[in-house]
Amino acid sequence: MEPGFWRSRWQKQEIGFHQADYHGLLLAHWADLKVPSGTDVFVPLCGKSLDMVWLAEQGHRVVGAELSELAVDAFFAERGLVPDTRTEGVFTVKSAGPYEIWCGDFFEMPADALRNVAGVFDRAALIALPPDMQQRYAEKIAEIVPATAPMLIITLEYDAAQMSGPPFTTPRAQVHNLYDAKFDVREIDCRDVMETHPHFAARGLTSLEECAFVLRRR
Ligand SMILES: C[S@@+](CC[C@H](N)C(=O)[O-])C[C@H]1O[C@@H](n2cnc3c(N)ncnc32)[C@H](O)[C@@H]1O
Repeated sequence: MEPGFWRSRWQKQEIGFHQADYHGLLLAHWADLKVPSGTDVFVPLCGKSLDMVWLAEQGHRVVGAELSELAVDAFFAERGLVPDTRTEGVFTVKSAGPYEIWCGDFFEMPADALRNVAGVFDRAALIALPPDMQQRYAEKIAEIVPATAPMLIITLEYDAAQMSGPPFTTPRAQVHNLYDAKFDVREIDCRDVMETHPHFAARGLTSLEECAFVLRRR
């Protein structure tokens, strides 16, 4: 997926992935990770996700990474916040209140940006990328996320013959392939979500599972 693809999606407001509420699996399972309140949490490929608001409400400082400046600006504007802006290498970093969003390409993110991160929430980040990019993504995550930080990852699993991504089907075996070498991967929840995602039925899917995994560094 080229950067231009996502920037154009935001420009045209084709953002069907954006949810008007907090993600149920975040609410159900974040506490399992035992990330202390008051610590930093990383939300890769964050869009303007409300999940960042919920994480901030749990007492976290939220560090996001997002390609589209439009998405970042919308996130702050919708909170009534006017961010401070600074430049860090190739990134424009916008921060206000408990939020600091690194606007630029996640694959260029310096590890130093995440030095205080104690937990990660990945919803529609890994699965936004095609399989060949997922390998690079998982390697980059392992490179920049502190080894002590557990991760909550949400995936979707469907028959790839019925629909092309994004979101890309990311079966359990793929999650294990990507992360097993460096992380203990624990599947904690899997739900049939076909009925609550009618737009995917319109795209041809007849079954859809959403799964949550907790990953801890070996
Ligand atoms: C499917 S959306 C999910 C957004 C958010 N996680 C959510 O749950 O609403 C994927 C997001 O990743 C962003 N993105 C894609 N590739 C990126 C990259 N290489 N670096 C930073 N952001 C990227 C896109 O602009 C888009 O906002």
